[in-house]
Amino acid sequence: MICGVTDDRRAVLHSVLPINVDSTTVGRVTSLDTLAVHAGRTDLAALGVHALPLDLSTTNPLPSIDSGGASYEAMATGGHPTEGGLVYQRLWNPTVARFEEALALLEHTDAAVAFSTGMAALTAAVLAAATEGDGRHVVAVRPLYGGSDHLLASGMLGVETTYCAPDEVAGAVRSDTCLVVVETPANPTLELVDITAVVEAAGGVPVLVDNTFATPVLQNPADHGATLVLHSATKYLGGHGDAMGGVIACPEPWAEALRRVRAVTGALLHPMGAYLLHRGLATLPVRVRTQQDGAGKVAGWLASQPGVREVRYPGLAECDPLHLVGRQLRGPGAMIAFSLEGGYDAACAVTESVRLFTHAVSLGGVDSLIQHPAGLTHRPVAPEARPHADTLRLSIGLEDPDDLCADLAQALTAAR
Ligand code: MET
Repeated sequence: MICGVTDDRRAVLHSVLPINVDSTTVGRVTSLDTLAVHAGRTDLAALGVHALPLDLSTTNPLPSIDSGGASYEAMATGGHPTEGGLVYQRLWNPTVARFEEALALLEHTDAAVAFSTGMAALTAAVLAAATEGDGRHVVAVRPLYGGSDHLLASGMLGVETTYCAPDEVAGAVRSDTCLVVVETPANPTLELVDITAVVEAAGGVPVLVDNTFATPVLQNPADHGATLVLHSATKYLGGHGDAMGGVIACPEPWAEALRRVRAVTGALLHPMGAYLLHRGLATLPVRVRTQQDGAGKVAGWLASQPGVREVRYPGLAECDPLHLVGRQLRGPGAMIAFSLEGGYDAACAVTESVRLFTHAVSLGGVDSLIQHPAGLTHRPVAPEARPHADTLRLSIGLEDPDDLCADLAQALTAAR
């Protein structure tokens, strides 16, 4: 079983900023806003460059057969390159490694491992848990993103999955359980799960938290005991809808296991994607907070609209019965779900009538999106766990919230 944090996190944090800090002022370098701008960039001045270097090499010169082979072996078994060089992009890429270093700092973990998509990252986590441990059983707390739910239900990865509610985790865990999977806030209906309680209920089984909706700006699951922190980096981390990727922040022993899976299965994040995602981190705190401000206004406005049956947004008291906003989640975020009295027909009319919102799946970008979870993102989920057909999901972007409300107002009118 993989366990524990080997590196001293404080030492890692010390190395991130080009300013002198002593052990008593380490808090200064954990400032999220500063880290978001500087993490993974500390050697740029020494390199004589200002922007992130983008290394597109698919192969690399080898100093000798022996040293190249030794480095290959080190990387294929989950380690770092040695003096034999980087060998081949599937094993290591410096642009990807920079992004991983930055994300680990933002998520308060030793390391991070990046993949071509969020689904590739989840696949690697399940494979690592199943092959490094001694069990083939996963406990998954619903709701999850539809693709995650589908993957775990498919049996494709050789694991059996038990789905449950957050308060059923202790009863669902078995002696052969290798992983507990949770998403909070949950896609698409924004349920909040108490991470500390799930970790306790898991009784030593590693817990993976999908932090895509919250981002490290609003939530650091590792601080609440999660072992693996998953992101679909395609969403808020990149923030502009033009780069696809996934990443898992975790302790170094898990990073080794994940790199082993990645080296063998080949789902490396492309360096161009890593460059764009890393560039996106610099503006992540500003984007998330501004989008969150807009979402708060849109959610409050929506709740009073005729034809709207229910609004789900963590900032509304009824959506946060455990009072996790402020305790676990530093803010309610910028995702909203709402249901319509007119059901599926009204949902169709709204999605076809919006002008400023784009009717599209995905989320977390600078522009606002609307989509129908039951028909799209959660289509592969078993019918009993699928979101209701009267529900729509909004990803609030950086537009003026008054303009977004005006767009929704005309779409809601068209739907009546
Ligand atoms: N994870 C994305 C979303 O929730 C993916 C889309 S479904 C193909 O919108």
